[in-house]
Amino acid sequence: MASIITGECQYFILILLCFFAFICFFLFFTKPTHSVRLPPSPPSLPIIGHLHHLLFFLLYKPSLFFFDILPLEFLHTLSSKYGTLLLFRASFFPFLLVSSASVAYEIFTTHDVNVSSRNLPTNEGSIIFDTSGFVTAPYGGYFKFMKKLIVTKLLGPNAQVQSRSIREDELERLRGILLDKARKKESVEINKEARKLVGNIVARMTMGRSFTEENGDVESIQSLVAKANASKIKMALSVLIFGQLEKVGISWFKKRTVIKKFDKLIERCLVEHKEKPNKDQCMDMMDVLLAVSEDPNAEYKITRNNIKAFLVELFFGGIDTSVNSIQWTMAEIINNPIIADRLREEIDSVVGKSRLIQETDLPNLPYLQAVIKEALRLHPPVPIIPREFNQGCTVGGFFVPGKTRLLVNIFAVMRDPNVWEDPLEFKPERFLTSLSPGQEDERNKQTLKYLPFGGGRRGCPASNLGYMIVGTTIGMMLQCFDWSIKGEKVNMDGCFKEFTETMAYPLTFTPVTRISTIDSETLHT
Ligand code: HEM
Repeated sequence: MASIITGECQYFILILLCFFAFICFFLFFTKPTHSVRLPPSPPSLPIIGHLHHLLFFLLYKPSLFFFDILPLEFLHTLSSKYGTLLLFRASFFPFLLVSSASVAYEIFTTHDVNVSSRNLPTNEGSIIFDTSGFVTAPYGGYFKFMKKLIVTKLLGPNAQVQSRSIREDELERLRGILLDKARKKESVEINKEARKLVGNIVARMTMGRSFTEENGDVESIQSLVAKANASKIKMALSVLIFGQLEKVGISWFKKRTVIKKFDKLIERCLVEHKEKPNKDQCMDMMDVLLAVSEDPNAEYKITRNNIKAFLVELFFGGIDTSVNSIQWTMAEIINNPIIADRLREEIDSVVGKSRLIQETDLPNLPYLQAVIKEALRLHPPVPIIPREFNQGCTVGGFFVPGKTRLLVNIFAVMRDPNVWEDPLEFKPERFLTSLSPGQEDERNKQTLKYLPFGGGRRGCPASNLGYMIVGTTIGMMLQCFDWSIKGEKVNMDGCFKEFTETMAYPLTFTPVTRISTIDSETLHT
């Protein structure tokens, strides 16, 4: 008998015994800390924690496709049953789910630094979910250096003025496409056209290239972004599950062709940028990043992988979010003809009909701004913000242990009936009330209950750019077109796809030309 139990078997039995000993220890000998008051928690089971709630939810709603709708519906069910501040556990990982505006306010004011890391799964050596990424970087030297670079140079005031002509070109290109569709009486799926617009803007601002069909290389960026987008959730899961295998030398994730192609393409752009003459003229983000990486006096030495990961993150972070905002805002406007009329009146009186709306008009169009803000309140493209508590602290009167993952449900926060009047109604007027200079506290509170771009140090660094892209696109579509849709109203059902909240039934309409005589000579004068 003894000869049957080989050396390998003995090891296996030993590992099993250790595992069971650990579980027994965990179950019977670790005592909950009674001295601290933990946040409310639904009933849990040993080892799996609260995962059975997820299973029951799926049993009740088997028709819902797991990742398309699950996170918001599931989190909403949890918080309406057990409370807006909730501690739950998925296996050994504790999570704090926040769905109330007052607690979100407390977190982003009192505990901002403490929650300024995300601790997302990462994967060394891949350009997506890479350990050298900015979005995944912990709050530390690299993050602080890059944030400063983004705010001052990459997306700073000068860079925004310099890149304005790119956004104007692309807006004009979209106007041309819509005019052509109007002439042919063809319908437009607005998210597809908006994706080309925003994709081109981001590609030209970052790498000096667009997605135009003449250029084979660039076309491949577009298809790669689309493919990578379509499998973002699978990739995140791959990192969580297969990332562990990579640590013991089994490579799976790196082999995915879409990532390899992305990497190759960005590498080629980097080489071209390095070799191009007149580097100081018309610098795009890649030029700035390369210059910083070669600067011996730079406060932080950024690597080639840092650059690649950051650029990929801008594609992922910038395109879907802006496209979804454009789509939701248009849907709300089409469903509210009185709002559409008021918007047109404002645009006609401020911009007129002889030139196209431009970014510098936006500050003079308060109603347009209010409509976009209201659409972002009801339909934040990133409905859940993931962070982590670095250290234990008190939130809402309860103790939250260090290393607890934080999920701020900004979708729920921006519909919280305790702070928003008629929270489910589309009322842009709520953003038109101006506060007098003495009301700083009130202003801060209002800012922190309105979180479509997240909050605190880790909030979206491109919120201005986002507002400009969405503002001018919506403005152009109102200024130059009417729209006809099939049926009376747009179906406003949403679904969760590729980490963003999008329309379950993509918005399709036929544009009807309102102003076609804008002369290209006087377009932006
Ligand atoms: C309407 C458009 C947009 C919306 C609603 C939006 C929303 C968000 C949100 C909610 C976050 C997470 C913030 C947090 O954790 O508190 C975020 C982060 C980020 N966004 Fe945006 N975003 C938009 C456009 C853009 C654009 C155009 C870019 C760049 C091209 C961009 C780049 C980023 C980056 C790099 C981060 C990570 C910041 C960090 O980890 O510190 N976003 N965005």
